[in-house]
Amino acid sequence: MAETVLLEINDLHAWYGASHILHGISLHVNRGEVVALVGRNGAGKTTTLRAMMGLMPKATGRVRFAGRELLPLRAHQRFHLGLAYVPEERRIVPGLSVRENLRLGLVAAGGEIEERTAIDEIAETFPRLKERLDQEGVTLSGGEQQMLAIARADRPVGRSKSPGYGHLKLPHLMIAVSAAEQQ
Ligand SMILES: Nc1ncnc2c1ncn2[C@@H]1O[C@H](COP(=O)(O)OP(=O)(O)OP(=O)(O)O)[C@@H](O)[C@H]1O
Repeated sequence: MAETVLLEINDLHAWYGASHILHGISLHVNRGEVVALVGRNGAGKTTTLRAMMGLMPKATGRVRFAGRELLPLRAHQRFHLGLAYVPEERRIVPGLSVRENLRLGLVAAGGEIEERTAIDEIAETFPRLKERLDQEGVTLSGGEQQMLAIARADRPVGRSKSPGYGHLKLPHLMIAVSAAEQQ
């Protein structure tokens, strides 16, 4: 039977300097599953995701993604395995159109994908962006900006020579941070 667990975290600890933030997180995500991490402000949700992406100064434990151990890998190596991260603040670049913001994501993916095909296919997935490709990204509504941040983070994995953006080499896991105002 094919392996169904895509992501498996066991006993994850993480620190900012001397501050011990994560104390033994364990969870798993199956292929095709959508999982939300919910918790009080400061509980460590973003820190968990940052530790998975290789963005914490110190993390220990086990994080396996599609059978590979992630913690020894650098952030860019994790990215090329098929992890994508959309931070809470979205980071839409001011002064650039929606199309130009998407282009930045394609450059990060390795530059071997035909740009027009890629942007057309992104636009098919997000029709609201398709109508706004030449609008400045930061003038989109909050929800539209979130779509742009997700679309920009999504990309083909690895160094595929296939011309189409649709030729995703799985595994692929998208991590998005979304804020809810809490007290
Ligand atoms: N760079 C940092 N240096 C020191 N402590 C930090 C740093 N970043 C975050 N922390 C602390 O780590 C803890 C966890 O923060 P984290 O951002 O993971 O929480 P969160 O669950 O995502 O919270 P929220 O729901 O408020 O976004 C918090 O107490 C926060 O103050």
